[in-house]
Amino acid sequence: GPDPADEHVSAPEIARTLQNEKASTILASSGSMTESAAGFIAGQPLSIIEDLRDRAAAGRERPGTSRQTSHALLGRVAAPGSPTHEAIHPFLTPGGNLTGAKVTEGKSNRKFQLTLPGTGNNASPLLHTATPDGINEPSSFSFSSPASRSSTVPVWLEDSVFEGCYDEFCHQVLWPALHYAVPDAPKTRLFYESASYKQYVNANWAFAQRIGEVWKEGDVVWVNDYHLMLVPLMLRSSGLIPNTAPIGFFLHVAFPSSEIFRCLSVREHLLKGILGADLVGFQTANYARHFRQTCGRVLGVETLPSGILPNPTAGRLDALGKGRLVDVGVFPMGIDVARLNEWRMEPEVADWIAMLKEKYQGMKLVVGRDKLDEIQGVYQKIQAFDVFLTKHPEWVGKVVLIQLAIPNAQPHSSNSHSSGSASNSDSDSGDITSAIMTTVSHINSRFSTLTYQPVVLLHTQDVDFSQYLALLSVADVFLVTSLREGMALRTHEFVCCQTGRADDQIPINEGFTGSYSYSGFRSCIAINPWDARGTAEAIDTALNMPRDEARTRWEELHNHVITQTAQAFVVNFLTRCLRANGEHIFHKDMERAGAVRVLDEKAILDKWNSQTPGRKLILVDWEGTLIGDYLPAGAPGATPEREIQKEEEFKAATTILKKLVAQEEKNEVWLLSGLPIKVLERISKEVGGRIGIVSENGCFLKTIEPSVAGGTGTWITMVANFNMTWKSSCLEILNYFSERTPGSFVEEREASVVWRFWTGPSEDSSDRQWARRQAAEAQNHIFDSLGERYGLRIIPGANSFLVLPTKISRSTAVGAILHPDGPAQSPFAGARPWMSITESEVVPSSAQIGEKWGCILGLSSDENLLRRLAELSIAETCSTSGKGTDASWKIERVRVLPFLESLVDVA
Ligand SMILES: O=P(O)(O)OC[C@H]1O[C@H](O[C@H]2O[C@H](CO)[C@@H](O)[C@H](O)[C@H]2O)[C@H](O)[C@@H](O)[C@@H]1O
Repeated sequence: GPDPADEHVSAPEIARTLQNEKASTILASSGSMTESAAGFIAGQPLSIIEDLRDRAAAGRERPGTSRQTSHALLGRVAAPGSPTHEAIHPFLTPGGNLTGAKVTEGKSNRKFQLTLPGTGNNASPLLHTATPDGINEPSSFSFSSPASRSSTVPVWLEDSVFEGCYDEFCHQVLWPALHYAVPDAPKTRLFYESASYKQYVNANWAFAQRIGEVWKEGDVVWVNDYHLMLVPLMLRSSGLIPNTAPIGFFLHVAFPSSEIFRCLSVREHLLKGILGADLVGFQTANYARHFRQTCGRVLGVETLPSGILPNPTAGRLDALGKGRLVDVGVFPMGIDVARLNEWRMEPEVADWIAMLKEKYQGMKLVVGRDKLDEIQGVYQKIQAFDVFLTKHPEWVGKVVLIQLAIPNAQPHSSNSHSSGSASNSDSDSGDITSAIMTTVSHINSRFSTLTYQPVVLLHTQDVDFSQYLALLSVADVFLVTSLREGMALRTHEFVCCQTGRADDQIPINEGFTGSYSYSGFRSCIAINPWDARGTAEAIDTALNMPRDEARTRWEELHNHVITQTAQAFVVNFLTRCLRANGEHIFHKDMERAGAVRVLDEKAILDKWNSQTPGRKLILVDWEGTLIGDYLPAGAPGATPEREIQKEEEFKAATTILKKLVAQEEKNEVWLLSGLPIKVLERISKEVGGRIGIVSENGCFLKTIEPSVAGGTGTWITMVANFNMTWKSSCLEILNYFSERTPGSFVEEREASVVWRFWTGPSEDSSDRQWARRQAAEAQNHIFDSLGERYGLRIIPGANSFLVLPTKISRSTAVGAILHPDGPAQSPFAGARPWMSITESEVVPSSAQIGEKWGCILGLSSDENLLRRLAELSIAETCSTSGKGTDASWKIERVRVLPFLESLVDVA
């Protein structure tokens, strides 16, 4: 989840937003997760139990339920006369025709679901009544609770749409690819050319339209999972809802390396579809990194650790919001522990626990619950169990594997005519099922006795929820052998159900799941599902595990499960989504409304002349504000003309600075710079040492001499206790990229490193685009391999980026300048561990600053610094970045020196 210290929107704020009767969160999903999450947001308990979902899925597939008895659908996909899909975003619809979907009474139809939590009973009148077309919802369809009924809007799809979308495209193309299976290229092409992808587009469009119908001002749209990847962009770009609306997308399943994803023929459409969101969330940091890299490689967009810029050249104000920085975050899904605890206390569960204990008395139970597909590794599990019994005959007769199998979604052969590939899938899933059955029969015939059957394979629909919870409570080992998986919440359910167990025998095995990437889940016994012998040994280790070790491991697992809950997931996701959206809106509003005024120099001067006693503190950026962009001598691109220009700029700036600091009883001037000490020393000499200097963006400070300001005129390090060993690895990475990026070079500084990836002309060109892509790759590489380990941050610029310690910034430096106890003002400066404070505390309050200065003027392009300074009543903040800003004023760079000069004679 996000760092709470970094939040601009708090959970109470979300609650406030959602309590506004006009606002709600629209959860779009094809699963029942939304139904339960909706309950939570609406103030009711959240229940996200995978089993319920699976049972719902299993029921849906069973003949005689909704599939056969649904006889109506709601509305058409697009109203006559509405824009066609191609007109809105042509890339989404190869030959798609949105108005083609027809209402066909009597045909079986299938449902995806939209949920509108927070709307309570005032929810849309579209709910559970006749549609405008006068068609009632299918009589067999029912919501599991009155609360979800009152807040859920079904999206009805024709069978052909549902099958093409869900059974074919989702389950046969997307699901395997997202779980790292290289797409079967001929089949994928078939899908693309056939109706399947078109039906995926149509189903997504049906969702987008439905959201458009129910959306109200203030609503947040949260799109869930891979079935609806196109919905975010459809909403953002179609005018169905305002393009400034908050939209989040969360992927519940895995996201593979770009090497796999780029094999999908519709890869660009899917990625662009997702990038319509303000926030894109993943279960683990690996999946988020894969997504960023895939967007960079497939779409050629800029992908930074802070997010993805879908269209850098469009600017922040692009009509479709394409210039936005799309936030990418990690939000581990969890379970509703309290709700599960209530359920497992039900008397039927206790009855089943007693029954199971009696039946399997004296035996150990290994339990699993997985989909019967190629991804969830049931085949590998059964094989490993065979090896286990063979290698450990001492366990024969004493250990039973109870495997619950979720039937794989089977496409309707009668209706699956769209691509011709359904039969492939039938045989694929039939192959895996029959391979599993054969292996189970083989084990059972080999090891069974009159009273012992080693493997019990049950379909989930044959086990009710109480029985399932009882099984989880009595299991000795819970075995997951997924070849890849988004999270695997059934292991969380197992951990929870083992609470209070008397004999503490609680080991667990896991494979390649999202859960396992969290430190709390490292207490599982790790296995490689492809290594049957290793898994067999892991089962033996688990069964023989000493009680103390099992208890310690369980406690670590349990701590994770009870902290990373479903509730935490929902709050963290929505908080960050609102924040990401807020930032987009802010920048749009600022620029659209011209909200930032150009600095009224005269008004400021008059104010200071007439009202302000005391000295002025002037905080001003050096490069980019007083001078142009700095390029070291001898660097590629540092032409003789540029050198001359640089000298002229230097002279002009230092001349004004000298005048200002000459009036030291009136002015105190601090230069803020990212440059190293050796470069800045020249300015200090030129100005006679009577100027304060911040070097390397806050890593070092030089106080003023002579000491009107109480300074010592010496350099103070702000990074004394920092581990700087990261620099050598960082330089190694950057040298690698430099060799591949013509004209680029690396600047090593004392405590930071700069990569100037582009030193050529500022116009856009293919070479420059290449350099930007290299820069994005390099940043991701550094962020992923060194960022967390060493506490580093990256400041991206147009032609360069800077790597430095996270706790260092111009804001921390200014805190040190302003704070009465800070190193810049204290005689013990430099000896104190100043950096123990957090970034949000760095700029002290007006009261703490006291009366040392009558006013503060900040002229900078550093938005964080300006934002913090703006909180001080005596500060005037002025942005020199030329972009949207939180500062009170903006000023063009050419006006900076004349304005400073005008301050020279202010009384
Ligand atoms: O089969 P589908 O209708 O396509 O749904 C996909 C799966 O969704 C759920 O699992 C995923 O989300 C879980 C919660 O975030 C996560 O723990 C799991 O790893 C993901 O695969 C559902 O539980 C599965 O049954 C569905 O197959």
